[in-house]
Amino acid sequence: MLELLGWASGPLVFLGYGRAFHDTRKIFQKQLSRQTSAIFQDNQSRQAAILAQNLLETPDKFEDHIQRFASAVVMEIAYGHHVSSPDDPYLRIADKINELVAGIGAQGSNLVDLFPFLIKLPAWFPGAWYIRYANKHLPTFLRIQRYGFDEVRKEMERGTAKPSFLSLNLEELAREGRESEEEFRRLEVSSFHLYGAGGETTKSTLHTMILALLLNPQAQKKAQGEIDKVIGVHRLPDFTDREALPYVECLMYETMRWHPAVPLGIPHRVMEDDMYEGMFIPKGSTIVPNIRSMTLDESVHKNPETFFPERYLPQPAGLGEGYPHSVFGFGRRLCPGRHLAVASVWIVLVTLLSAFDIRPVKDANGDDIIPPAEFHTALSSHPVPFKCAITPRSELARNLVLRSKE
Ligand code: HEM
Repeated sequence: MLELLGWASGPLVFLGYGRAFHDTRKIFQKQLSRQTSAIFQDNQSRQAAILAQNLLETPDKFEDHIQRFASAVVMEIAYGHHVSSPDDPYLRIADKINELVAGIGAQGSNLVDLFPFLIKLPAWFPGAWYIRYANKHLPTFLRIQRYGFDEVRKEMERGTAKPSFLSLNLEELAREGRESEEEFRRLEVSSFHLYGAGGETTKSTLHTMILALLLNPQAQKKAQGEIDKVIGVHRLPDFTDREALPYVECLMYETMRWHPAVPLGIPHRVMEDDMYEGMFIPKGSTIVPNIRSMTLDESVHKNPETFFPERYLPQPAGLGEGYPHSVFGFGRRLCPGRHLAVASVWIVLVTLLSAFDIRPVKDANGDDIIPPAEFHTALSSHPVPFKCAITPRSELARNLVLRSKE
């Protein structure tokens, strides 16, 4: 289905093995390595501060605020564009992409995903709604994909471009004398793809994290206690505090394990005939990795349905289990944005915990409304919308959030 929307031969995630895959993957690995992605931490901290201020003003709209955070972080990394207002053109682009991708439903849920020959049907054919959908939206997709690329090139000519995934790569092409239409197209698509791959997944993880904090008040209190003890209550945490907060780290990974953002991963294609546990898997088969089942594997995680951040602490304080790395995929296709993603999720978690309490809202009788842990799954998985009360932990915390804008 995504192929019909023009995503067959560009975004890394859909490229089969070959030169284009290797060249494109190299760009991602280089710009998003653990070391390089650290240069984006200022952006992540600034956007987390804006998120906290938005939560003070309109806590009920927390879902919009985390969406804005996820979009703004990735757009700044991709294009060096600082999102400063709610009607920013890059945010509108992000919303449009989400709308178009959501319109095609869960991966594999369209007939054309299961029977690719259906791609050849004429648009008028009964049931071929997906061709009509693609014909209608392809020009918009291509136009918005081009927008950021053109803007950054203009800024580079004027000398006003900020360092970004795109500008750094364009500079490298020029330096190495490798500029060509093919390389420009690769960068246009790859920068745009950063949003496709990193926006919704980050938002989904943050949304699940707020639900997990709401449903697990003891874990929330324990993490707040750790922050208060290590950092005190007179400043908000920053990235330099990360190593000193082991329980917060466990809480973050437990959220990802409890309900992974991409529960069925991305399908892989088998390159050679293979045997696995007595089963023959022919070359060319499509394999759907069941990440959710891996994170709930009893042989790896004790009582896997229980939300228990301590499981990752060394024994005897915890269970000494490993972090659930499968949430970022496998082998050569392992998510190249994982360092960036974890940093985004961490800074939001630690900001929320230090400045806010997340509690249930009350019904007419004054009783807590505890939402069910239910999820919608399309390409990524999101909690079914729920309500919660997000309030500053103290007057001091409110002032710290207000001051963090300065
Ligand atoms: C919490 C957030 C995220 C989660 C849970 C996540 C998860 C995943 C998963 C499961 C895959 C499939 C790996 C496989 O096929 O084995 C993937 C691929 C990918 N991710 Fe992420 N991701 C996240 C954030 C990001 C971010 C922030 C970026 C970039 C800015 C990014 C860029 C990519 C790319 C480019 C691929 C395709 C890699 C390839 O096919 O070679 N992701 N991600």
